[in-house]
Amino acid sequence: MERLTTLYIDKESHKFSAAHYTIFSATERERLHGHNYSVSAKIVAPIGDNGFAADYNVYKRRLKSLCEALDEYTLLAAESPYQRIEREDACYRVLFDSDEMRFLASDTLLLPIRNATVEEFSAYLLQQLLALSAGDDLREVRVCVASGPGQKGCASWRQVESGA
Ligand SMILES: Nc1nc2c(c(=O)[nH]1)N=C([C@H](O)[C@H](O)COP(=O)(O)OP(=O)(O)OP(=O)(O)O)CN2
Repeated sequence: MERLTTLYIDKESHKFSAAHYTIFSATERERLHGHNYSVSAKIVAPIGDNGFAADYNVYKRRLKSLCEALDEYTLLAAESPYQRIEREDACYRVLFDSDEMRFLASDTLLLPIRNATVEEFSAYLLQQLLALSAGDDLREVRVCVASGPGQKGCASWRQVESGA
């Protein structure tokens, strides 16, 4: 019978600092502010004959690179139903309710998410990690993003059972 193991990757160095605002409705949003986000992961994989599963160092490096890609940016939800984002010279012009905001494009990332929340950041990072891990023999992956101690969102993927 196949044996599975669960690896947890919860490193202090897996973090990014970013500015964002959560959108609550068509008319309500937070003011722009920042967090030091922490990223952790759970990986379920088969244990081989020599007592070794997926090399966690591989996933540590991938998570680190994903964190670095978001670090020190303003993160905007490009797929929010409540805001419109246009490129205007060196800036992004964002229209939300009666607000008109401009962000320097080189300091800003437009992410394919519906809100700049921990639930959407974790889903985005999960997709990115799965793309980097294509071909790996994994059964489950969960990525969590915490905006501070005691508050986080997690997104999970599970391999579809075959041949039922
Ligand atoms: N479901 C979600 N709810 C909220 C999110 C989120 O990502 N998903 N995010 C926020 C805020 O952006 C963020 O948490 C700021 O909240 P705030 O309470 O002002 O400050 P802290 O995070 O620092 O929390 P403390 O408990 O005050 O330390 C809100 N909701």
